Amino acid sequence: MATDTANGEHQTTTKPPPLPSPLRFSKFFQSNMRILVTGGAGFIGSHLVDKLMENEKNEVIVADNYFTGSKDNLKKWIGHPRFELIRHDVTEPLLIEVDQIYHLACPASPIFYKYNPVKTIKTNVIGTLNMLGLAKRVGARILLTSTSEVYGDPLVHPQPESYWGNVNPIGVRSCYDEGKRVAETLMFDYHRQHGIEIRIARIFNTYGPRMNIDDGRVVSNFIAQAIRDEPLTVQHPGTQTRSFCYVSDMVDGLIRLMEGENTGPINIGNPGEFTMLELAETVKELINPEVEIKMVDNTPDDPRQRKPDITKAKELLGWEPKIKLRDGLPLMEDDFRHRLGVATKK
Ligand SMILES: NC(=O)c1ccc[n+]([C@@H]2O[C@H](COP(=O)([O-])OP(=O)(O)OC[C@H]3O[C@@H](n4cnc5c(N)ncnc54)[C@H](O)[C@@H]3O)[C@@H](O)[C@H]2O)c1
Ligand SMILES: O=c1ccn([C@@H]2O[C@H](COP(=O)(O)OP(=O)(O)O[C@H]3OC[C@@H](O)[C@H](O)[C@H]3O)[C@@H](O)[C@H]2O)c(=O)[nH]1
Repeated sequence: MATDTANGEHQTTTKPPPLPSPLRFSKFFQSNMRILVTGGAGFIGSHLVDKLMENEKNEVIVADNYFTGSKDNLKKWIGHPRFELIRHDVTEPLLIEVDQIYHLACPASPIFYKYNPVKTIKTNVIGTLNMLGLAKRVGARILLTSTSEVYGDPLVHPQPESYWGNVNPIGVRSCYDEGKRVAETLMFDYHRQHGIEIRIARIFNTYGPRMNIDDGRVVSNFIAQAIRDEPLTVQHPGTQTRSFCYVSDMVDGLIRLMEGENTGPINIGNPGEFTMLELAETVKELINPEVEIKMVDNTPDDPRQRKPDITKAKELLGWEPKIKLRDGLPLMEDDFRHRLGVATKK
């Protein structure tokens, strides 16, 4: 509610959230929690769905346009009475009745988000507006999967949530990083203006089984290259760093954030930091010691360093990652060999 005070200052007060569905408070009918996962056919989304489906009190609805995701990732749930899959593009409104929304829909790999940048920014802006509109109408809690890319090419290291970032507004990555920044703004504006219950996770690089093989991200590229005996393509200069979180740790963090009392933004990532050359050496050692490492050109605006400060996640969510990179990488190998049709070397 906006009010003008005697000294002319404009103040904004937070409204109470819209009432959740009457089903939540029904006396006799023990209703399930109805959870929408947008982008649920993708890499992180499908692992999140697996975890949510373990709880028999959850009904899970996935809305996905299959741009980078696949029905294959959800095949074990298709036909299950507590599961529903909708082909839907979040840039269009969605009218359904739900209690929680995990809003993941957005291409995440740089080659995919740069492929159609106008569509990427529409997905981030119009898609998030549509999901906030849905949350407002039905009184649902909504969690946005934002990204470490909101810090741009960070000048503060490691990155705490209080850092505002160093982002190029007109670069080739802007459709994604500026798009996610606007999505965060929309989340907070709906929270302040309409009382919507929001949660924002700033996800750092995540890896694991089911990553799209042709996704172009560094971990999936290196694992696929090592299995195919192709050179590992380290993009110049190779000293740039990233921090890699295994997907089960990520899903655990997202659920804790949704169930907890803090809006965020909260960094969710693994603080172990590696240069891309170190990552290539590790994949070589663990998957294929004979493979070559080859330096190739990089793309514009590649962040030079990235590592999450996870103090807030530890204190507010009681969360920290459990799986180290050296333990997580081999967990992807079987899935990649199976999908690539390449058996383990004898
Ligand atoms: N994986 C990471 O390292 C990482 C890091 C930071 C943030 N994130 C965020 O997490 C979320 C999931 O990432 P991911 O790695 O699983 O990526 P992904 O590409 O595997 O999954 C994204 C899913 O969204 C769907 N999608 C894309 N545009 C859509 C649209 N307009 N309407 C409906 N569905 C649409 C895709 O088909 C896909 O199933 C994204 O929001 C991403 O920005 C991921
Ligand atoms: O084959 C490759 C691919 C990538 N790289 C390098 O590996 C690093 C990581 O690149 P990726 O494409 O995996 O991912 P980025 O860290 O650039 O972006 C990611 O950040 C967080 C998320 O929001 C997204 O999942 C994605 O945008 C970059 O420095 C890139 O230059 C290689 O050295 N070789």
